[in-house]
Amino acid sequence: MIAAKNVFIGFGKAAKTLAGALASRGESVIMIEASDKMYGGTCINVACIPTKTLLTSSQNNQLGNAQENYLNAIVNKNDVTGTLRSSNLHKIADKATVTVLNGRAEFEAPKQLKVTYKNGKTDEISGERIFINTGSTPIIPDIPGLRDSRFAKTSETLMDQRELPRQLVIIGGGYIGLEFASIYANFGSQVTVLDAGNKFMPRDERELATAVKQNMAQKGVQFEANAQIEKVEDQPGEAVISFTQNGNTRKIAADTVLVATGRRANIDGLGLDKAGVKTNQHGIVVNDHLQTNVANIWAMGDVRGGAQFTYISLDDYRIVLDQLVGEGKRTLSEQALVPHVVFLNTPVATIGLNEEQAKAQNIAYQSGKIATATIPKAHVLGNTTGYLKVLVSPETHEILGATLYCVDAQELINTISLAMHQHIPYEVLRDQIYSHPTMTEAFNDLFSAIQ
Ligand SMILES: Cc1cc2nc3c(=O)[nH]c(=O)nc-3n(C[C@H](O)[C@H](O)[C@H](O)COP(=O)(O)OP(=O)(O)OC[C@H]3O[C@@H](n4cnc5c(N)ncnc54)[C@H](O)[C@@H]3O)c2cc1C
Ligand SMILES: NC(=O)c1ccc[n+]([C@@H]2O[C@H](COP(=O)([O-])OP(=O)(O)OC[C@H]3O[C@@H](n4cnc5c(N)ncnc54)[C@H](O)[C@@H]3O)[C@@H](O)[C@H]2O)c1
Repeated sequence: MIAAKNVFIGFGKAAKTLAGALASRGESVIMIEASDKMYGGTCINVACIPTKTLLTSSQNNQLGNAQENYLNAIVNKNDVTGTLRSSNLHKIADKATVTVLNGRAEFEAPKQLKVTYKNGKTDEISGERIFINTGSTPIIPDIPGLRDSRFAKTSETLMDQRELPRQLVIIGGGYIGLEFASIYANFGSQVTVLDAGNKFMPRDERELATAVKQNMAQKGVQFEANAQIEKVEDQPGEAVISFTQNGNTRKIAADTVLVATGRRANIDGLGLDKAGVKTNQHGIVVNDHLQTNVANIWAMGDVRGGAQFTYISLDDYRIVLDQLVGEGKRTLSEQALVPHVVFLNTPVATIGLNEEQAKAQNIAYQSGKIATATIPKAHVLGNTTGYLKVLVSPETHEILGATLYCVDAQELINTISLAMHQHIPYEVLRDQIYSHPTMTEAFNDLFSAIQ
């Protein structure tokens, strides 16, 4: 039996950060991670970091042989993830009170786990507190022929494919679908996105969705809404995907099919029933402090069925740490207002209300909008696509929301988020002295445009 005060299942964002913080206080920690390719978790190994590395390479390498550019990008991506995996492992494993185990954990009782290693050997682990941070896994819809198709990939396996797809069909036009469409179209694949929904970017205002769709179409990405996939049939060298759309039956061939239809909480095989931990259709049930119904067990990150973002998992760590060593005041409610970013050639970053939502909810607002092309730095960066729009309250002058479709939007949105959280009137951002030439200085003009 190996015992520790704190036992973590899964080396995700919340776990590694909380484990580091508790170990720095001298507490004993056992970190159990199922795969030695996943130290540091999903984000750095097979999700955020590799996709953004590939996006950057795909934007930089547009000359020369497409297959060579792609292969170089995959090799570079593997270098980046390998470096981060190693530094993430050492950051935790090198602490005096930490033991990292490379095996799969399952509960045997509320304070007891079994770890099974690759060679079949097992260890019994006991923990005073147990933290579950096992992430999520792709949902593979029940479409005849899809699961067994040798051309079907998930986001993870596609990024390991060393041949550039010629014809890439992406099932699902959400975050992963659109980001991969951008990346692979840049590298030179012919990309078609099939989505079951009736709208492109359903969560966003139509003005934005139309602009993004047009821009992606110019890069050769075709988007098919209302696509009900009927079956996937393997042929020599390609799969044929049959779908119905508005009453018509259509077929499309692809040498690679990416399934990007959402992710579900990773709870299978955890033995949660043996610990008495409750789950629902989203994942592990937690209270506002991320505690499960069993007092010594917490769940953090994707596995607890909330929004699936690395920064949410990181904030989960803050909530639990505050409960363990702080005042216990931090709760899930602070995660209600967060930025969302879709990393496309021109990124889309939003926070709070958009104009359509303000109108639909009868919320009084004033808005300001400028075209990206009016920003000198956008010209310097060679990307003048898009627009920036903000909504403010006529009463409090606080910012109600922002839609930024411009180069570096993923950075700009954090300043707006800060202003919203700190209840800073928009005039402060309007009149701030910003460094030049930068994208941030566009806030001078954007907030001056409020009317
Ligand atoms: C392609 C893609 C791109 C993404 N891009 C972004 C982005 O740009 N920005 C963003 O904020 N979010 C992004 N996300 C979402 C983000 O990756 C996840 O929300 C985040 O990684 C979830 O982290 P986590 O802390 O829940 O756990 P994870 O990081 O998923 O860690 C879970 C760990 O648990 C391990 N594990 C599972 N079961 C067991 C077990 N029984 N025993 C031991 N170990 C186990 C797994 O191997 C894994 O290492 C992206 C996701 C994908 C798929
Ligand atoms: N930039 C980021 O922050 C980022 C990037 C990638 C992923 N993520 C996270 O990962 C999660 C998973 O991403 P995702 O893109 O898989 O999920 P998603 O929920 O964003 O999108 C899934 C899409 O698949 C469609 N769909 C579902 N079933 C279908 C079917 N049978 N046929 C056709 N279309 C179907 C849905 O209509 C939806 O548009 C995201 O929700 C997000 O939280 C975040």
